[in-house]
Amino acid sequence: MMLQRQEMPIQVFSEISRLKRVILHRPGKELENLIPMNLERLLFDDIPYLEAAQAEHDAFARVLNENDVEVLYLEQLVAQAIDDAQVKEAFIDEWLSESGLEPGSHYAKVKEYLMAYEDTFEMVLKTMAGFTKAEIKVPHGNTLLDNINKDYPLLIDPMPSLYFTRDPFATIGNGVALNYMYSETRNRETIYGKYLFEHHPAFNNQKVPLYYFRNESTYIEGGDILVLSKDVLGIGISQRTDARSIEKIARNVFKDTSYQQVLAFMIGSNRKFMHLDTVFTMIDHDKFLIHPEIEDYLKVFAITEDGRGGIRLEEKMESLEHILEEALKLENVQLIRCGGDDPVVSAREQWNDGANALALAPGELIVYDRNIVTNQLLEDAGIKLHKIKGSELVRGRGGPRCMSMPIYRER
Ligand SMILES: NC(=O)NCCC[C@H](N)C(=O)O
Repeated sequence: MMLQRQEMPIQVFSEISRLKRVILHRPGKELENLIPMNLERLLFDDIPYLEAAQAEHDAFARVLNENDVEVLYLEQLVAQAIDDAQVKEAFIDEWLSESGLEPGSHYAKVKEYLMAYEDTFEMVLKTMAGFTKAEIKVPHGNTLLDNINKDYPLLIDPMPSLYFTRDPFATIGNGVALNYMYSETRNRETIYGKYLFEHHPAFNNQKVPLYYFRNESTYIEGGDILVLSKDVLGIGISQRTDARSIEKIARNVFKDTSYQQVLAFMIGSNRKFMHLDTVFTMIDHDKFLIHPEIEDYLKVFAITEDGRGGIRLEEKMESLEHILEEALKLENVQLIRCGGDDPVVSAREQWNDGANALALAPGELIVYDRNIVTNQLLEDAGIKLHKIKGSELVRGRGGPRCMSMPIYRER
C-alpha cells in the first residue's frame, strides 16, 4: 500500500489546468449488495457486473497514470487516516450511528466484527460493502421495524455510489467542501471525507480549510461545484444542491479565499440531470460542453460580495456565452452541444454521461467511448480525447468527471 506521509497540499483553482493528483475509489463489493429492492433508494438504475466494472475502472486509472496523474484511492487513504486505535473506534462508532441500526445487539455484533479486522484497509472496504443479515447471525427481532423489513436481506446498506468520488467532498482552491448530501445513502459517504481530512497525516499537517460541513441542514454535492477559475466558482441549483447552500458556501469562500464570484446555474430538479456536471463541463480555456436540453430554461445568478460583509445577487439575462465571457474575462466562448442538434442523440448521450468530461489539461479530456456523436464534435473542435469503456460504470449514472476528485492541478 502506498503511504502518503508527506504533506499533501490541495491546489485546485481550475477545472482544466494540468491535473497532477486525483482521488478515485475502485468499485468494490458494495456493488454486489445491490438488489432490485434497494436500487432506487441507493440511486442506481441497474446492477453492474463487478469484475467488468473493476476492469473498466482500472483502465480509467491507467489512462490517468499514463498521463502523469498520481492516482490515490479513497479506501487506502481512509485506512491510513484511521490507523490509530482510538481514531479507528471513533470512525466505526460514527459509521454505525449512521448505518440505520439502533444501539442493541446487532450494533454490538457489527462493531465487534469490524474491530476484529487486523487489516484496516479490508475493514474500510467492509464498511463500504455493507452487511447482509446472514453474515451477522443475530436472532430475528420482533419490533415493528423488524417485521416490516423481514423480507429485506440486508442489515446495513452498501454505498454503491462511492466510486463517484466527485460528490461527497469537493476541492476548491486550497480547501474542501465537506458536503451534506441530498440522500441518506450518499450522506454516509461523507464520513470517509471527514476522517480523511481530519486525520490523515498528509492533510492534517496543513489543516485543511473547510468551506462546507457535513452537519449543515441544506444539501450540496460536489458534482454541482465547478472551479471555473481562480476567482469564479460555478455551482448548480439542482436536485442535489439547494439554493441556500450556495449562499452559505459563497459567504465562506468570500471570507476565506480569493474567490470573488459564484455563478449559480439553475438547472431544475431532475434525476437525469442530477448535478451541474451531468449537463455542463468546462473543457478548454474558452470551450464548454453543454447538454442542449437545459439551454431552454437555464437561469444564471451572479453572487458577489456587497462590500459590507453581505452578498449581492443579480440574475444574468445575457446569453450563456456572454455570461461566461464576462465572468472569465474571455473574448469568445464556444459551447459544444452534447449529441449535436439531434434531440434523440443528445438525450441518449447525456444519459450516458456524454457531457461529463474530465479535463487532464486545457483541451484534453477523458470521456466514455460510447458517446460517438459528442466525441466526434469534440474532436472536430480540436479537443484531444482519451476514450475509455464504461458499459458497467455508466449504470451508476456518472462519467469520468463524476468518478474523480482532483486534489492538485497546476496553476
Ligand atoms: N457528479 C455526478 O453526477 N455523479 C454521479 C452520481 C451518481 C450516483 N448514482 C447518484 O445518483 O448520486
